[in-house]
Amino acid sequence: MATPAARPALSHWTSAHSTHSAPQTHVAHEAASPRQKVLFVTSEIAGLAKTGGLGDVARALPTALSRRHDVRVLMPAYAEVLRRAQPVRVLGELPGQAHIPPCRVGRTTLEDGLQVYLLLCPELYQRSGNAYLDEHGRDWCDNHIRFGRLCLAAAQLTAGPNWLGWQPDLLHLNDWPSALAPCFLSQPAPVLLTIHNLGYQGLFHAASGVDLGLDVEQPAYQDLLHHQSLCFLKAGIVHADRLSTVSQTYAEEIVRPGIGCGLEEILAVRLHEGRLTGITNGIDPHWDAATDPALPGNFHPGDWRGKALSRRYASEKYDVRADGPLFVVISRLAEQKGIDLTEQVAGHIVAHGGNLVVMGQGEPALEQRMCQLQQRHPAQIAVHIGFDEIEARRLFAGSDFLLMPSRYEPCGLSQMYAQRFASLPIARRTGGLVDTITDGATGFLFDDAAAGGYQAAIDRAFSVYQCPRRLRQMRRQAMRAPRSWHHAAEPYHRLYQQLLHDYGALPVPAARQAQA
Ligand SMILES: Nc1ncnc2c1ncn2[C@@H]1O[C@H](COP(=O)(O)OP(=O)(O)O[C@H]2O[C@H](CO)[C@@H](O)[C@H](O)[C@H]2O)[C@@H](O)[C@H]1O
Repeated sequence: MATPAARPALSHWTSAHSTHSAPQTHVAHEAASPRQKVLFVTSEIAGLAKTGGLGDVARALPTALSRRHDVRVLMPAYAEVLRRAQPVRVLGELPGQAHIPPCRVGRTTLEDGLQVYLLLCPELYQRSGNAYLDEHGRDWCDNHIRFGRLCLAAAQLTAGPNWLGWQPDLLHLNDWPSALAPCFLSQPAPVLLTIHNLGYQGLFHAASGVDLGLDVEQPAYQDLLHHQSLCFLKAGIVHADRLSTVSQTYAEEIVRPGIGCGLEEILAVRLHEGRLTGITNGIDPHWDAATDPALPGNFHPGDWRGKALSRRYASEKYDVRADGPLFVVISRLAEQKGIDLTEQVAGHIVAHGGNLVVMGQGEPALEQRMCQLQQRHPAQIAVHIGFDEIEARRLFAGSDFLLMPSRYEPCGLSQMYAQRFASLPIARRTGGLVDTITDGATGFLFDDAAAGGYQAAIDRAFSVYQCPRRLRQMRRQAMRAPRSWHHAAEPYHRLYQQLLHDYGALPVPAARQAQA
């Protein structure tokens, strides 16, 4: 690994009143090993705590990368994590800083051998609700402390405390909950930030930095502000050595107003510096209709009987008609996902003999509107408000079409799961949906976030449904389309190599020079 030379330490941000004393002791690197030690920092991981696609990626990508590198995951020990992850071995303790409390670090090993470091801090993480929201669906009011704790821990572990017996060569951060970590590093370290969704930025009152021990009087603190708020994501965009997004098309889109969510200018700077890359997500190889034990029947292109069994299961379980195509929505119910557009076309689907099952949870107003939709068409529309991974798999398998009219979509995984289970996605031509769906071959794409084009794409799907030969052909193509993480991880490997190679050799980014 190149010597980190040019990068200024950010510890000068830490307020003089801070109680921070990050462990400094280094553990010797395994000189001969070509495997890099990677600390992969995330706020969720499928199997322990998942609210959406980040959880899937955080489970599958480190596992795929483990073939080439020593990847360990760091995440908070929410109550549900501790229920599922046993045994947890306590390794040591990390000091707090300002209002960030001290915490212990435990370790658990997942069934495939992936090691996960858990932040044990009951006052921050052991609560009802999910990773980000309380049981009423409101943001936890101390989320800046909760995820400030995660960021600080990532930086402290990067310094390699003695009790850890391991020191990462690079930090791989994911989305806003870990994006502030570079601001806590007491010494330089290579940092990659992967942006899964720019729409969630981690915005807090401008003075919140005081609670985190950041010196808000320093001119450099201004770099962390976005519209007069402390912005975790912007901190990562400015201070990570390299950025990636989860598809190539999204990487091109986010430097433009609108999809850039107000951060497009700084992202354009990073792109211009050659530090922003798009890497399209893959899916876990376990998504296989031929072997998935959760399905009412297994199937493959030579034998569709399991698909028919799954379709029958869906109509019985959700009490919709057994005839006509089955459309499904499996999604967080959020504005991003274009749920209101599906509301507008639902009557059209029903009028043409289709059925619709919605499985989702999220914004209370959208949940309510989906329930009203079911009341309007009880024989053909069913709505399940909740999060159920097993039922989601069965619905992907039992459905004919997946509706995904996203206003923007960094990559999207649901469309790939649907394809793998021979359900054809009907999706907007945006972000990763462009990179993963071939219109007319592995799904259907439409342009504008408006009911007209969406309805026309649905009509094309109805036509294909009427023609069994064409339907089978598209299903076969769709099942072959998604890349598994075994392939999709390769560009991350190359990015790690580049990051480590150029670390210390490239000029300091403009944003950093300004604060140095
Ligand atoms: N009610 C429910 N019950 C069961 N399962 C449900 C569910 N609602 C959603 N899911 C599951 O959650 C995941 C959603 O992943 P997506 O990638 O489609 O979207 P998300 O916006 O959460 O992810 C963000 O991060 C990912 C990962 O990078 C990007 O692909 C994406 O574009 C970006 O918005 C899928 O596994 C889906 O099946």
